[in-house]
Amino acid sequence: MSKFILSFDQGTTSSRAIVFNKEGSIVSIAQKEFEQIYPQPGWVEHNASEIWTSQISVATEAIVKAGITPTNIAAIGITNQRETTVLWDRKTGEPLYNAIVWQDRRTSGYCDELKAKGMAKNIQEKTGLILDAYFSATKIKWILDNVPGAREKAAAGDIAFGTIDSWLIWNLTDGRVHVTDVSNASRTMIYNIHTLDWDQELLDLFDIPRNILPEVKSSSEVYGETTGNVLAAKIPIAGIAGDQQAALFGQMCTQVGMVKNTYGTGCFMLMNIGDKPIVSQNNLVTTIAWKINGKVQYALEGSIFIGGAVVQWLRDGLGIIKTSAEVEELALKVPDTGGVYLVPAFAGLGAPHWDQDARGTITGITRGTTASHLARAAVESIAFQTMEVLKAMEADSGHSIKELRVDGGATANDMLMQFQADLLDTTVIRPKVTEVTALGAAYLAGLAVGYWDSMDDISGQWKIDKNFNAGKTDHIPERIKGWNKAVKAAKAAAEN
Ligand SMILES: Nc1ncnc2c1ncn2[C@@H]1O[C@H](COP(=O)(O)OP(=O)(O)O)[C@@H](O)[C@H]1O
Ligand SMILES: O=P(O)(O)OC[C@H](O)CO
Repeated sequence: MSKFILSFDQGTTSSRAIVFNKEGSIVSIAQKEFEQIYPQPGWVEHNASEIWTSQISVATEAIVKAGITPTNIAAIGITNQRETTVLWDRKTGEPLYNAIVWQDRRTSGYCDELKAKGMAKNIQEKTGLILDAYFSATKIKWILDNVPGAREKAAAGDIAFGTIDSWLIWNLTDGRVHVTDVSNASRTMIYNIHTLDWDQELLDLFDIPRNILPEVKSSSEVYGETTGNVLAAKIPIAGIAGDQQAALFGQMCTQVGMVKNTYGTGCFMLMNIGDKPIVSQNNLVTTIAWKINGKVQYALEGSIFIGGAVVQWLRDGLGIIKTSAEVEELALKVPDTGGVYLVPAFAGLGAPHWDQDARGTITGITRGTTASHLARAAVESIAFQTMEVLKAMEADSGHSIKELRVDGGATANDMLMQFQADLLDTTVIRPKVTEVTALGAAYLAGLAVGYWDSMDDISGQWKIDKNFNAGKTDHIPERIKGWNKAVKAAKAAAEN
């Protein structure tokens, strides 16, 4: 029987497993949501054990759905929500505390203190990151400082830290393999993206002992094998990448200047910038895209906290639609927003503002404003935020972006895609396979075990579903002015 690649896509709200064939087509998918834990305002946690059990159960389900057995899997690729932090006991394999999720803001006060001490520049130069609670470093420190006995155990060499990729591989290999890849390491704020090593000065700053850290590997190599009692076969685990970097790879953005934007709960835009990191002057982060065959590629990234989630708010908060998909029909009932702008700064603003105090703002409401105008303004807000990141990316990289490859749930919305193309005066390209995150991880794993021979083998598999070409651009400059004014208001919301 022919062989397949199994991809684990461990996301923020669900664990997914996808079986791919040699053509890069989906054979089967299984998905399971898991609990979001909000112990206090601004805190977000996951039960690390539930992440593991949900991931392994969807893997088993996907294999069954594909009508194959684990022995038909040539390799496993892993892609994951990034930055989310797990510390566990090396002896028992038990997590010390819930996983602290990337969205968690509990350490933002500490980050402000470090900023006030002037630490941001040094951290950015070493790690490519903006000093922020988003990244793993301060989450690791928080667990070590707050879980009784954690520091003593760490001193005894009994604690392991990992992002979700490390945690899954530890469990898949029964605690024999403790690794991560460069793309995930580059999101921790303790990894030096120039020397390609954990940075001792930053480890000292955050008081993180080196002995808890995983070994950092490339994104495409055999890290170990599953133990037979996990998936009833010894399968090589051969690809790892953070989910946004995996999507960049799955979108085949392998040349310098190529850009993808993922429109999910949030939006994440990444540009391939080649083999040299650029320090952003425009509040973007520099990250490692992947390391394959000894070669590191870097990316510029802008993260938008609220993307498709603004549509969920229309659904769950306002109740003006029943499903996310209905937003398009509602928005299309009006020709424009009637001067309404909605800035969904529900939890502050991400790139390029990084303003954690900004708050959601709606401007331009009149007696004639309807639910349709609000729906349209909400959809357009996703495109306006994307525009801000794209402009920052053009300024930092010196590349003018002529096409944008897109993926994620909200790309089903043709109105959003067309408005995005008009606003950017750029072609927006939606590929046939939009599961590019899982596909990217599958490619990384398949390349490592010779399932695919080379990049040439896979690059032809990326196919266009639909191109959205820039069209009506006459009112765009004044619309951008209106958006900018609304953003100012959102930022001013926290003043006084
Ligand atoms: N037709 C649509 N128009 C706008 N947003 C949509 C549409 N369909 C889904 N979404 C949004 O896409 C998001 C889900 O996309 P997905 O890629 O599954 O996200 P994630 O991986 O972050 O969970 C949700 O926030 C949802 O509101
Ligand atoms: O799980 P997602 O798709 O929301 O992605 C989360 C990002 O990796 C966070 O940086």
